[in-house]
Amino acid sequence: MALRDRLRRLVQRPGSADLAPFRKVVDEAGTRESRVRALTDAELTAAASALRDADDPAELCALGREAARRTLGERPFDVQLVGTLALLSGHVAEMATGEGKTLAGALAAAGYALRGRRVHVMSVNDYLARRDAEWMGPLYELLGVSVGWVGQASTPPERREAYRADVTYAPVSEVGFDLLRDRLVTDPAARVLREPSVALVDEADSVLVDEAMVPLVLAGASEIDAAEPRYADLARRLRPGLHYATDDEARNVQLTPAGAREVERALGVDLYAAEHLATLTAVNVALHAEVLLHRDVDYIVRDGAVKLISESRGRVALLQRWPDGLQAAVEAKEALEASPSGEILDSITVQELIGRYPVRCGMTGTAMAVAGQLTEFYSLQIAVVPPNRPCVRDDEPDRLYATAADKEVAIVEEIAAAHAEGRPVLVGTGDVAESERLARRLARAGLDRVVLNAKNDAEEAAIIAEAGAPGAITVSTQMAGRGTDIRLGGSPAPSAPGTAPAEEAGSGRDGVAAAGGLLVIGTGRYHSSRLDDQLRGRAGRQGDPGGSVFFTSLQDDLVTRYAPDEDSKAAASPDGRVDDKGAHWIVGHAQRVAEGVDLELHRNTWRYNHLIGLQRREVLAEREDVLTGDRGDRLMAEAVPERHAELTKAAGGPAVADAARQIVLYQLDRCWAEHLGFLADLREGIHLRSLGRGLDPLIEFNSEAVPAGKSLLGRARELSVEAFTALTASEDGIDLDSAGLKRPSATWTYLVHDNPFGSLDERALRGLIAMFKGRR
Ligand SMILES: Nc1ncnc2c1ncn2[C@@H]1O[C@H](COP(=O)(O)OP(=O)(O)OP(=O)(O)O)[C@@H](O)[C@H]1O
Repeated sequence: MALRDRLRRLVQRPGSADLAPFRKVVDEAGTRESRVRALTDAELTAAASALRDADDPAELCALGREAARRTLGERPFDVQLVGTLALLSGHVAEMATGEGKTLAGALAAAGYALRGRRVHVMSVNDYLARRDAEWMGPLYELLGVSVGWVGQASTPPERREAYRADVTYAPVSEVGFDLLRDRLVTDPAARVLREPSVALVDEADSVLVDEAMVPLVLAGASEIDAAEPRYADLARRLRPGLHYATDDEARNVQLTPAGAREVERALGVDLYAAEHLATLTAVNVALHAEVLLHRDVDYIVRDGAVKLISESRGRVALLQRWPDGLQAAVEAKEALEASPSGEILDSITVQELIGRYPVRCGMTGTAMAVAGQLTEFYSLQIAVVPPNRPCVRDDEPDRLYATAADKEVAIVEEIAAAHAEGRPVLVGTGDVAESERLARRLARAGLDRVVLNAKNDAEEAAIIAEAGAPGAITVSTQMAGRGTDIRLGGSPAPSAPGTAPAEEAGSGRDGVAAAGGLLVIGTGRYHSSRLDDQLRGRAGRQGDPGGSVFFTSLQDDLVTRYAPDEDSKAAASPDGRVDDKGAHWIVGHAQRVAEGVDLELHRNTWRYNHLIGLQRREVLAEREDVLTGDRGDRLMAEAVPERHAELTKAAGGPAVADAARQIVLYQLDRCWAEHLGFLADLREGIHLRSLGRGLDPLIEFNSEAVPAGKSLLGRARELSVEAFTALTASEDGIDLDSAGLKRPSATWTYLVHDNPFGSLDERALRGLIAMFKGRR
């Protein structure tokens, strides 16, 4: 290894990429600027398309910079081009808030497209996908690259069209849902997606790490699947303490040995025998519905139906159902008519979705803190791109209070003081409830404020863009208005399309800058320091003045949950403030434990999903052969040659081949959905069963899931042969109804954000906290 390389390795942070080669290319691009400026638009487009045959990143940078200058009125800074090159090398570019990632990403997407690849720019919501695609549209056009966007409301033809473009902007969840729907088509022409090529992920850390294990689910309404009322009745009869126990946070309920005996007596079964797994699941689900889900807190009953209240959002969640029989159990508890059951047809995690792309890259303001995970789960390196202008934000140390009440008083005082000086304040809260509590306090103090709670992305973007206006007070949960630039003094007047945007907002800016710029206040540390940094990053963009401070208390959820046994004897001053180093250490410690727990949960979920992913791949490979080839027909001809010949004689070869295809596809999809249901039950019950036998739950899970998966294809074939044999044919063709194929009458998609079965995680959580304590 050359000495230079060795030195570089010494100074470079692990997991980070060397920027030197990128800087060289950017310098080279700089020397070409005057030549490129002299090109007409048509010449520029031609020069860009010539890149399709030449690997010339410096030329790409030079042309891209000129195209951005002409179309957007923004000349990309050198550091932005460094970011572009890092993305083109398949890295995650870490660039601070407001450094212009949208533009750096668009140039990279154009670069990939000009190399002949199709790019999906994955954003976190509809609003940002559309905004970025439209904003960058003229830039792409001048470079001769086509662009499209997909949103929740896009129709299948619109989606197909958008994915046909060289570059497609879409929320990551929509791409996942399209993939799931495409997997179930019975006609290849109905697919909307094409082969995955390049994934460029915006907010890479939150998508690839925080949301990596969130399942995207495709469910289908088929039969009405009512929960048996006897389980609901039984659950109602059981007595707390005696028959079941809940944990402190009431997120987990378990039968006690006495409860298990009672259930066994009532039902007359051995609850923990493998063949009664379904009964055990039904009892657990009924108990969960009875004890943990409360009417008017977790759900409401409206028009004879159960409607969920999403805890984090405080509104009735549309089209959302609890998974895995819980919906039916709550309906049984409320003695309501059962709604069509949502059978899970397939699901995919964000991690698996991204893993399908041969080329992955991404950008975010906060990546280094998860460098290890980006390498472990995605083999990604991080390019830490320095800011264009140094950050001068003043990040104050935490202000710690003994009690939550003292903390809240201090927060309101701090906001009032900043406001009195005309300084805008952005307050980041933990959840909607906290935002609303704070808003009430501010109202009592006579302070005008705006509250955002991640309900409407477009509206919130418009509001948060004004968070830098003189004296503005904006209270926001962590997710609200993300991806929106906060300019000091407020947002500039909108400029006509195609012209340069107005410079920094007028008169208000100087006053706000003199008052210290935007002040960001955190009402408590998040469960990861990365989220803290994201909040801080909203102030001090592009070298602006700004400040940030977190208010914490020893009663914060983070502390009571993750460092419950750490006792602080520190004395508080009369206003409740605690300066003791040890007490501050507790808060930091709780956050480190929380980060460790999240990582372990990620790994654990990944381990369970890994096997399912392998099995899915096998089933999908078979499905693809059936869908696009003659595999279905051949299978039937081999299994029941006489029947095959008879049908062919009656209806003709093509009709028989088509019927065979439809039948095998149907049975494969059915068996897969059933297998997923089985795995979900298995996983739910596995902890109890493995605890009883002292086995590792994952090994126990795999030992049952593997053989079940192995028998899946054989079973689908058997069922197909049965259905094929039962077909009736006439001169009019084959009557497929005679094969009993009933595909779901409707499908819908959802994200499982709030897992109502908190049990696994909670149990794991307690174990993990103990483990981390042991390590100290
Ligand atoms: N080269 C440039 N010259 C002038 N302005 C620029 C340049 N690049 C970006 N900007 C402006 O900087 C602002 C921030 O850009 P952008 O929203 O892409 O930042 P970001 O890095 O994505 O921030 P966030 O982390 O909030 O998503 C935008 O208003 C954009 O128009």
